[in-house]
Amino acid sequence: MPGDTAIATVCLSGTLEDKLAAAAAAGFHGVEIFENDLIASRRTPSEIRRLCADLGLTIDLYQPFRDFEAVPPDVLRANLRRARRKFDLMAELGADTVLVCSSVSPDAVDDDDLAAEQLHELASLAASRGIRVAYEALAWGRFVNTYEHAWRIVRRAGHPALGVCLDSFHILSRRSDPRAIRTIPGEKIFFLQLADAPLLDMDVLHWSRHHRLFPGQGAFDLATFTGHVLAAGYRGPLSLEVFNDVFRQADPRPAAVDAMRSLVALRESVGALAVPEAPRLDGHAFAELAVPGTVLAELGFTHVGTHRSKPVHLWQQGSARLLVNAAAAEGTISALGLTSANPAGSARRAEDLLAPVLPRAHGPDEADLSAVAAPDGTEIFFCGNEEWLRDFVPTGAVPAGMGITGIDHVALTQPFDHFDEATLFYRSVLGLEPEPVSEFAAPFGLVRSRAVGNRDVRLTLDSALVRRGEWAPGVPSPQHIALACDDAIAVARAMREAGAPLLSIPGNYYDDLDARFDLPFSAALRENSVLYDRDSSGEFLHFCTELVGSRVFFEVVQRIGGYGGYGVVNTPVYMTAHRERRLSLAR
Ligand SMILES: O=C(O)c1ccc(O)c(O)c1
Ligand SMILES: [Mg+2]
Repeated sequence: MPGDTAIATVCLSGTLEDKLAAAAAAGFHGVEIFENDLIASRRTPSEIRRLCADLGLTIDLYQPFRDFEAVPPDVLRANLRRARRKFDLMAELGADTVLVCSSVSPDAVDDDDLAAEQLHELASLAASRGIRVAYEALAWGRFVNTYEHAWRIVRRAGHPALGVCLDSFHILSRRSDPRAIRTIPGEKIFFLQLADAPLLDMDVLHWSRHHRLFPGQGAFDLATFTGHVLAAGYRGPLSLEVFNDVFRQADPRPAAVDAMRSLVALRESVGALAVPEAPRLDGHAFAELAVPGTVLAELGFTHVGTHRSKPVHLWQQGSARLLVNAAAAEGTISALGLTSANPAGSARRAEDLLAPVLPRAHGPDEADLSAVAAPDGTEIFFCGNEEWLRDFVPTGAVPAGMGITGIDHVALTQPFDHFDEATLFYRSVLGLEPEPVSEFAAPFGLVRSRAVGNRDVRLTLDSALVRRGEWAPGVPSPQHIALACDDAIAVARAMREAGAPLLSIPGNYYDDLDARFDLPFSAALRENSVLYDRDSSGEFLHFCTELVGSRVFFEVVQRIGGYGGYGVVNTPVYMTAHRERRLSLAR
């Protein structure tokens, strides 16, 4: 059915039973049974059929059937024998469509007529069992590796039980133009498989088998692609087929929810699902963390409020508001408040995109703020105007400050197996656009970093590329709050004079900076351990505090002109400085 959702069992981790349970729990209508999962199961095809029925799952596809077409007669006979066995199995399984992927076999020859003739014979055999054959061009197929070529062969075969399977990865990875999909009659598009992916310059087979992503997590334009398929008249399910090293080892239950979220967002983007847009987020209302108030005072913040009923204190400088929550886990950024044009709408959007609003107690006269949990557990509050400030009893202190104007961005470290999930969450639930992923060599391995945001709200998602071993520090990657200012050097001086624990940057960094740029203020940068970067539209000055507690630090940033980055080029320098400082404190 159009709009139905399906997921290939290969996307998820666990046994076939684990996968089916996770798919059903996430609300999928159907599944593609990947042959390896069935072969390893102790359940007979009939039992699997019953299990799927009990779970409310249709079995939309059985796959893959490999290396069939354009082969010598003896190989064809063996392939047809194999097909008969698989069709017997499918009859027991109750699956009516089999995916035949284009051949990579050394037995195959480059002969479309022969391929058409043999696929016609296979389709006749399948039709006698009530089965349809969906022929898919693998991007690395030996002779057939484009959807146009697969369609030419299917059309030449001319059998009602033979159609094409379109797989977005095989088509978009080859930079094929998907517009010609519209020339394929909808009823000949037997199945649609969807996968996103980062743009990688690598062998397409490896790219496919390790780096596919759920729609919205990568760089493919799946909305346009899917629009062409639906415009052609395709009426089958939107099915996810994602081979991804992380998802195949992650808990299948949240992974299946993430997969479903990707289809909700994709269906919305092609007009197949009406979901209210994400209300605009137009600022950082607050960041909640557990750090000593004394440090905030040294950074120029003023304690301006005490929560009426919770152990939470409000500190402010400029428009930067920090909540110090004594009950939160020490040294973490536990919550972010984002100003929404329509907080209730933001909460409804979150629910529509499978991010449930967290249950939250509040006093009778306290603001009823809705919050959702981001994949890393950070609570995201939707704040309207500033009614939430009424929850704090003013201390009467007036914010003086050292030049901080507001929160520029917040850097949230993601467990490496939640990085792509986080990208989709912030994009689909909050409407924050992801920027390209950058990687840098930190002292303890490669770190992947991606910003998500809009003009007023910026977050950076950082993740180590592999789980940390014994060698790396026992703490997860630090998180930080980046504070905006108009004069980083002056603010650094003021904070240092106030006793703030600012991070010291080695002279080698400044020697290199002097070699690369001829800056009139290089001495002041060096003297105040301020880092520097520039891009084609502006400059970026920034500096950091030492770690405050176990894993949080502050960054102060000054953007000049239209600089839009985050100084990622300097991250390894301050991460090394953090490490050295921690070691010196430990001695
Ligand atoms: O990588 C593969 O072998 C493979 C198998 C079946 C598919 O549908 C596919 O897209 C890729
Ligand atoms: Mg496929």
